[in-house]
Amino acid sequence: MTSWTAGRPGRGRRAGNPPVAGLLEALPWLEGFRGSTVVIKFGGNAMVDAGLKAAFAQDVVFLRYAGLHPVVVHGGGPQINAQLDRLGLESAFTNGLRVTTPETMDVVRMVLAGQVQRELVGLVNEHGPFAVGLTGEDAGTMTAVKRFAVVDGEQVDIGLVGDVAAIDPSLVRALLADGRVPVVSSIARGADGQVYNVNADTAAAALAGALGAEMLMMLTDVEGLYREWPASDEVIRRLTAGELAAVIPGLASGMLPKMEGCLRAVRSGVRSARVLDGRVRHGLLRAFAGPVVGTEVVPDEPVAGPVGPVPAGRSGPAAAADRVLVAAGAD
Ligand SMILES: Nc1ncnc2c1ncn2[C@@H]1O[C@H](COP(=O)(O)OP(=O)(O)O)[C@@H](O)[C@H]1O
Ligand SMILES: CC(=O)N[C@@H](CCC(=O)OP(=O)(O)O)C(=O)O
Repeated sequence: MTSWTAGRPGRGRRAGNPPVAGLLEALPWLEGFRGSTVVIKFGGNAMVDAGLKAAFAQDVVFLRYAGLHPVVVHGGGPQINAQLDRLGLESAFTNGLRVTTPETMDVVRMVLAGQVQRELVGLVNEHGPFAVGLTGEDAGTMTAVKRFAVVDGEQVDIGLVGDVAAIDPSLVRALLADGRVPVVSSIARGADGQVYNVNADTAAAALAGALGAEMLMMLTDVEGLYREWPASDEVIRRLTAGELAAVIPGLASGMLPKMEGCLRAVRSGVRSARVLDGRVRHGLLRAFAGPVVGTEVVPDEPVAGPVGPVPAGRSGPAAAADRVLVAAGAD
């Protein structure tokens, strides 16, 4: 059993100095979000260093202890590129989707399920036996259908790339009910028996919709959706689904599947889909405190009732969470 005086070795928790004020300040937030499912997409580009990955794992565990049901869907694009490079294979993308030959698919599966997912499961489980890794293939969680890229109005064959045709959320729900944190790799089998490479943004959005998640958080390597990328770094703070649908045809590269994912999520009942800067340490926890950081996509018609109490400013739960983490020796 953990006690404040015992602390954890090397974590710097001080005897007789429990972070009571921070915990109390977090109370309204904990009450408001209790029981909410939040799908968190952790992009490969946001996994830039070991410290950030460890902080991400802490944030996920914090949310779990706070009574939320976090579900992690991870990316790994740059990690796949690096492995393909080591093997002397080419990385090619069309509209932000990897052109996936059977040889590439083997590497995608190996890197996502065997490397990135394992690492995140290990980092979360440093804090307790929470994370369970799975891919869309497990228990038929995700069924894929071949996806074509569309270039100048024409369908382009990009190989073994899948879209999500169906989700069976029962395994993920059972894990959540058991207090676990599912960590999902975006690989799925089609009804044709073929294994497909699903973009992780697409997978996260489809899963969020099928789970009836309250929120979808996409952590990436930019502050949000830039209005005129790459010419300017002015972030669009808030978009309705209709406004986003109008912007999507003009989007390029990695932002295209991400914003399509946000649209898909809010159109399937998710109240808020956000793109956040995953390079900010504890950015996930900070995102629970207003004002909105990054870009938020909301349904055209406001959904009744609040999405948890989101207090404004630095006195909110993110600050409280910071203090808890600092008190626990995290920076
Ligand atoms: N309008 C835009 N606003 C912000 N980033 C954009 C935009 N259009 C394209 N991008 C690119 O999308 C990238 C994020 O997508 P991606 O590389 O797939 O990240 P992740 O691995 O997190 O999914 C950014 O680094 C940026 O280069
Ligand atoms: C079809 C497709 O593009 N699949 C992606 C899956 C990983 C992913 O989406 O990773 P990020 O979130 O880090 O970009 C890929 O092969 O790179």
